[in-house]
Amino acid sequence: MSALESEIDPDATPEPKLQISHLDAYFNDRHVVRDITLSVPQRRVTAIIGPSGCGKSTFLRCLNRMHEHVPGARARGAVMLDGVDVYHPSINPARLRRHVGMVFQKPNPFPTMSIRDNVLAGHRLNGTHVDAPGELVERCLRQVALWDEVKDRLGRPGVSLSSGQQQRLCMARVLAVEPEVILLDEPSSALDPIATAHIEELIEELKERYTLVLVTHNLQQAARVSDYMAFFYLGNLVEFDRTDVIFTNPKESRTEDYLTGKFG
Ligand SMILES: Nc1ncnc2c1ncn2[C@@H]1O[C@H](COP(=O)(O)OP(=O)(O)OP(=O)(O)O)[C@@H](O)[C@H]1O
Repeated sequence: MSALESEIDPDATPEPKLQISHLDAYFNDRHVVRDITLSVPQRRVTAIIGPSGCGKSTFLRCLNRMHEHVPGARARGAVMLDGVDVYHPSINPARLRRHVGMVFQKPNPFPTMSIRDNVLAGHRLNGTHVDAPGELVERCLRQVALWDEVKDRLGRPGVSLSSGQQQRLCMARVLAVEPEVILLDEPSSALDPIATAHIEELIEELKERYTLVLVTHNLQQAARVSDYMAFFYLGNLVEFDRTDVIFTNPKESRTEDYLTGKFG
């Protein structure tokens, strides 16, 4: 959808940023993601919901090729990022992850690194030169609303922060490499309600510039922050639609049963 088209119809679905076709994922013989075809709209939040063990995290980890790092794990199918298949043999997974960053359930700042070095860690690991590291650190920490809280102690260890602050530091680390897509795997499930609210506000702000895919167990959170929702069940995609449509008028009875707490 072009800017002009969105003037005409603000509800029109934006251009897809990621197009996933017939994606299957396995742990050895165990088939845990089954023939998923789904387009992720750009600069929106797409939430992946479903009962425990239905393949949400595995699906997410296929999008930046983290899945294949587990011994015995493999994926089949296509994941197109702006029309380029991330599974093409010439794609370097480490470079892909600069475009498709990830934030995990448990905040994981590098324990031996300072707050400053954690923000710069992606560039250091990739060996990319940063012209003005101080400015980059400040910009990313401001983006995650952490700057004022840490600007006087940038040399302190990242792990000296509270868990909510650590999670925002991890988001700053992802933003520092200027990704286009950010994958969030239950980013606030280890946090208290205030830290969770900060993360949700941040997600709201980030979607102006980034495409976000959020795995969450928390249906209220999905309702608050997501624009689109995919409901997974037993490795299958049952339904994908705008979040308001899924909540008010789901097409599949399994979606409705899940949302109304009949199972899961
Ligand atoms: N490293 C692994 N080795 C083998 N099987 C795994 C591994 N990780 C996950 N699985 C299995 O794959 C299936 C999908 O798991 P996945 O973590 O993707 O589900 P999920 O929907 O994200 O679950 P949850 O909501 O509990 O985090 C589950 O049956 C799980 O037990």
